[in-house]
Amino acid sequence: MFNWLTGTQLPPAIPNLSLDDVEDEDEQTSSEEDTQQPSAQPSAQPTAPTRSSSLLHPSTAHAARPPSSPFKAPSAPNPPQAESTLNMFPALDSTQRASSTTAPSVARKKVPLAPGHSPLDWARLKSSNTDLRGVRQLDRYTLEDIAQHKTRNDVWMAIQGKVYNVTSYLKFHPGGAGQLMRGAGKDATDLFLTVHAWVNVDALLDKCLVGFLIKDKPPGTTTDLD
Ligand code: HEM
Repeated sequence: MFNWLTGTQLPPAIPNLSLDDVEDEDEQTSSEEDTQQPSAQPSAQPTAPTRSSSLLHPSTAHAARPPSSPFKAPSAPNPPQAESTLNMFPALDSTQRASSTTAPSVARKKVPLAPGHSPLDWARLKSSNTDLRGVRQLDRYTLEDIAQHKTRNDVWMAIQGKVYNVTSYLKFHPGGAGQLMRGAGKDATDLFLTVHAWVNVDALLDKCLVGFLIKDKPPGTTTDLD
């Protein structure tokens, strides 16, 4: 019998199974394969596919044959490898991990958010008419400008060329205010992408956008919000 959960072949010596029938069928199947004349053999259920033809690759068909004893002595357990990462699944550097646990300098750790500061609360706040920008119009800012905003009461940061006032997001940040403050007053693009490249900053901070990062500021250039 083929176990679909584990992908392995079970020995047929399980109580309540018709062992004789199974063995007979195996013999027939084997005979069919040997002679390459499947239609020549009589079968109790001619329309039902045989296991070897339907489920097993011919090269593994021998695995379906019951061993001389259906019970296998338990093998010795693997030596303890508690310290080893060799047997970890997925492997540490596997692409199946959302983020490498060897990511430099930033350990992934969410913090409990204060009541009223869930992601849903943030979405509600954003869709209210509350001003989260603190500026009247979008503008262009240099790194020097942004560096003026790095206290907990007034935090700006640039991410991927856009400048955000994240002051109101501090208490909503799932990684904690302290982590968010690491990008305060800077171009935090690299830090942001190192920790969570999958986070959609445009969607989360759209109402916090204050402008765009530039190298040198041309005088008197602003973009109206309306
Ligand atoms: C730039 C400095 C930042 C640092 C150092 C930082 C750090 C972190 C850390 C350590 C976590 C928790 C662990 C994790 O889930 O990976 C986290 C989660 C998170 N951060 Fe940040 N963060 C920063 C900026 C931001 C910004 C600007 C946003 C908003 C767009 C943001 C949104 C999030 C979200 C949504 C999560 C939850 C991620 C998840 O559930 O997978 N972070 N952050």
